[in-house]
Amino acid sequence: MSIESVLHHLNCSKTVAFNRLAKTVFTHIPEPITINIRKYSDEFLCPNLLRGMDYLRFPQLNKGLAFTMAERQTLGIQGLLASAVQSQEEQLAICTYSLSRFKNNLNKHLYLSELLDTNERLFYELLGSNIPKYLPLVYTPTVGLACQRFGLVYKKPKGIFISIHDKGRIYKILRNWPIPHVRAICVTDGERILGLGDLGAYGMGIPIGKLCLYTALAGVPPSMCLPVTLDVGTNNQSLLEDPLYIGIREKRVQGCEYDDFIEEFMEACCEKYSHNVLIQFEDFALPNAVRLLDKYKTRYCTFNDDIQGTAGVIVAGMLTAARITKKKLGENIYLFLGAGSAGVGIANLICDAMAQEGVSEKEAVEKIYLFDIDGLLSTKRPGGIPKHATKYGKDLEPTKDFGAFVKTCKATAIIGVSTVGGAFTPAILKQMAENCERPQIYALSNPTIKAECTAQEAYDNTEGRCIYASGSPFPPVKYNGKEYHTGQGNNSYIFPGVSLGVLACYAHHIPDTMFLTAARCLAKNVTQKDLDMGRIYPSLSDIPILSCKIAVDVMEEAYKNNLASVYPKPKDLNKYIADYIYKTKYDDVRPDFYDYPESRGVQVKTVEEMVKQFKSKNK
Ligand SMILES: O=C([O-])CC(=O)C(=O)O
Ligand SMILES: [Mg+2]
Repeated sequence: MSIESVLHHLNCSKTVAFNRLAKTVFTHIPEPITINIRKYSDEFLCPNLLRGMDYLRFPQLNKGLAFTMAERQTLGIQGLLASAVQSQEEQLAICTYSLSRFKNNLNKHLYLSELLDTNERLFYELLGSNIPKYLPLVYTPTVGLACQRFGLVYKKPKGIFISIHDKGRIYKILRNWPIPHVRAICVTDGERILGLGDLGAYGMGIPIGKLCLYTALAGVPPSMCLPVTLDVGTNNQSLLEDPLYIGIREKRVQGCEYDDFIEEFMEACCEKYSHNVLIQFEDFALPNAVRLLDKYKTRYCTFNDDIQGTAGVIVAGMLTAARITKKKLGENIYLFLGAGSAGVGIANLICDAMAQEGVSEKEAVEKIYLFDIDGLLSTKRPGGIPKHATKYGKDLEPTKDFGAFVKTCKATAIIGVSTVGGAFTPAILKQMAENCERPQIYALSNPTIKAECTAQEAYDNTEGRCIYASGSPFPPVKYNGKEYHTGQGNNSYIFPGVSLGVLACYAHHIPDTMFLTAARCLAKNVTQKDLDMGRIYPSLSDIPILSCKIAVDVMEEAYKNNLASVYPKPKDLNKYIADYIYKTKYDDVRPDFYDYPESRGVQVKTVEEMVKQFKSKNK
């Protein structure tokens, strides 16, 4: 390779580059190592600004003791590391072991968070090595705990805080984020964190966690992702009095001031990161969530995960349940406990799915009943029906008795999005078992303590006949001597794949139908083995593959509806996605010629095996 092409790759001036490279690269190693340097850094920083220590300091570049001797010499980090050279597999074994020594999940979360701050590829390699085990530690339910203690947990910035006092300067603040090519933003204003309510700036754990899942579950390169918390104050009195609170100590701003702030944020994101930047809204409270989605979904590339992502995963569950019950969606009666953004989002997507079965909107709406804190959404109730749910109002006498109504309306599916832990009482579950042969029970509130009923309660009270899904994970259920592994109806099955598809083809909008497409793809991938185990979703460890499939379907839809911006359309979308996704293996950035013996590493599984192997070698 010529110096010209190296410079072209490095995108820098001849003299600056040559002085640096001459010193480091050409004196030690033949030219391909320059490509190696570029590959380490092209997603992150201009390579000619990097100095040796940066390769250890930046988690995006760091490999710890896995840097080989040749790399250490080339990069100028020899001596900054101990002499041993470890393989990534050995590092993984050490991390697995270290993590297992913590008894408490919050401590495990903190360990993982520090690993992410130190060595990004190792962090994602670890997560990918056992998704069902590690997902609950970086995501729900542990992330809820981390948010509640965020004042203690907060160490290093992993995202941007923009406060209401930054109004007029949002673009400038975005410029402070060191990575220039952000493509996906997850934003919260902290007002409805999971089912935990208003956590203000402590809510930052959520966009960080959600974007971790973009990478862990869909392979979106982490450098493309930016978590944002809009700090508009909090109405949570205990936080206002919490000495550790890290946000502004003021009541929430509302009305025009809030709307103008969000508008400026949206414009600033596009100005800074191009008009196709994807903006995921997360954990905004009603009515802001619904209002902002309606306002922005045709103007920006945006979606609300709690409304549309949750709807996608639940409709996928219902499509799968239809395979068990042999009843179409339109042959069920749906009763919701909770008529917030998630409930109405699910109800709307059920209507869309029924429309594809040929059911008219009027008929579809007739099959859906919602309860909120004031009871049934009835046109006759004194306080009226919230605007976002008007179409679901029924001409029935008002009632607050959800339990009795399960019987009255002959519900075949109950959907809990109420944040009231235990709200599906044994009596309600027993009634469901009387209503139909295979009642569907969705206890979706997060984290675990907010679930409307546990998996075990659902089985115990329906003679084991229920089809059950929860938002947070539950341990296996034992019923009649058999063990069932119920599914997690969590939006993590949907949003990473949808986002991957949207990002990969630079879609400029995300219509609701894309979530139906994702739901159908997810449902199609549930196997008979999954159903036999008692779950209506595939295993969590299948999500990375599923996300790629969802992404391909989403891209197909984007091309069909002129929403994509990558032209010409790639010939093979599967290959295009496979090339697009983030690689967690160090080997993937090593040039082919590279074959130093010390870099090969020993393939071992556990620390115990490493010790055994070492001892036997040194006998
Ligand atoms: O984060 C989760 O587990 C699901 C979700 O979006 C929420 O509950 O707000
Ligand atoms: Mg959420």
